[in-house]
Amino acid sequence: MAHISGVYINSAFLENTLYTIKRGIELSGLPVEFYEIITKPKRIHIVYIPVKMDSGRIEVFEGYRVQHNDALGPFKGGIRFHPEVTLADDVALAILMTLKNSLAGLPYGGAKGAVRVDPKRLSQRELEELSRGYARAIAPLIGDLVDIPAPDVGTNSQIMAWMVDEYSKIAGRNAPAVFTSKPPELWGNPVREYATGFGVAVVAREMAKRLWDGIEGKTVAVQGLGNVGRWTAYWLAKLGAKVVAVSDINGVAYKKEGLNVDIIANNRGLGGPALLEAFVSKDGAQYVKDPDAILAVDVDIFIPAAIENVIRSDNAGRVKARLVVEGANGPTTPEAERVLYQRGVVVVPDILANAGGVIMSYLEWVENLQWLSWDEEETRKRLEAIMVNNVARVYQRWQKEKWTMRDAAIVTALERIYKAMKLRGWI
Ligand SMILES: NC(=O)c1ccc[n+]([C@@H]2O[C@H](COP(=O)([O-])OP(=O)(O)OC[C@H]3O[C@@H](n4cnc5c(N)ncnc54)[C@H](O)[C@@H]3O)[C@@H](O)[C@H]2O)c1
Repeated sequence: MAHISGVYINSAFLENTLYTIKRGIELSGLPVEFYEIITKPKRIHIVYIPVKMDSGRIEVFEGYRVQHNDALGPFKGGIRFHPEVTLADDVALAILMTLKNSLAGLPYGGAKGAVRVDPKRLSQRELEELSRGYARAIAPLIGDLVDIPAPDVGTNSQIMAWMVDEYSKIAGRNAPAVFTSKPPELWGNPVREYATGFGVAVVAREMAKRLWDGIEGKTVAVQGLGNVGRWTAYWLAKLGAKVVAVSDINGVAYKKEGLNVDIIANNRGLGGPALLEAFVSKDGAQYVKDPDAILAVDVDIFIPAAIENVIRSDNAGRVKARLVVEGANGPTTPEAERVLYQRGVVVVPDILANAGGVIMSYLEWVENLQWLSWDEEETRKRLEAIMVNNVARVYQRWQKEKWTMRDAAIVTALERIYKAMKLRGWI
């Protein structure tokens, strides 16, 4: 049982997150008291948001903002709109943001917000009212140097536009740097659309340089054709890899000679299944109906970029790739990771591999604070430089120990937070 805020919360997700921290502290040799501090959020806020529904009736939604740790800088983390999200989940997500921001070398602590709602059930007007209501409820708690939210599951750049507008009205001034991942027309940056996938591709290239002779001609399979999967496939091909297979919930598109990824850039409006179909009809790819077949394609690099828990102990033996780069959050179970480790398969953990989104958020914030905007190429170069540096740091740490790369990443993240807290005199 996780003990948070005087309440015992039964949450497997929070338990797993606390276990990750405990293991990281044990491996790193940091003092055990650090565990007590780093597993407790600095503040937990619960808010209630009344919304007048289209039917005329008032519905009250419950929301949270968990501000976990700000030793390294202002709190930073997304806002999730999901019907089943709990306070315990939000605490776990906030803790993971603290680790992710630390590992990425950003001047940020970690936070996460959530509203218990199924956004698909709301009309556009109801969604706007809820988003503005949530922004009003948390307005006294956030700020461009205090806590900077962004989108997460169930929220997007339009919702950020409503929230930044609502906050600006309250502040009596335009306040662009309080939310990130805004539309390019409203102080956002065009790189955001593909930042996470681009980052995953850069990480794969950096690992290929270290493990082999480079990414050129290496074969790749990508699971998932959503925001992360499609742009990972696109950029990997642009960086010189041969993307031979992509998949979505419906099946796999396979082409031995390598898929034409320009189909991705030329069909931005298409959903995953339609994009898969386009590879078959326009690029002559072979269609395989079983979506799980992607796992066993004979490639050098496998990128799970769809959902969590796809590589498990029952199927880890089928993975033929020698390098797995986690585009999705939590795609490999701990048991599967042990199987892969014993077989010599290198797994680059999510916390390192998919940090491109939050790093792009940081760049947008830096632009907004100075009222300037970098062009697309300049922004991409800055994002790439940070990702390259992060891989180098974790790789170096990993080489020194007989750990998994995930262990090396967690320890690196924890050490940076610990040092900041120690210097501040918090511990
Ligand atoms: N979007 C980001 O910037 C970002 C940043 C960091 C991490 N992530 C993580 O990356 C993952 C994907 O996020 P996204 O934004 O691309 O989501 P998304 O909803 O845009 O796409 C997910 C895709 O996965 C597909 N899918 C679902 N089940 C599948 C299966 N069994 N086999 C193959 N495909 C399947 C879906 O059809 C969809 O196309 C999630 O774990 C998310 O938490 C996303």
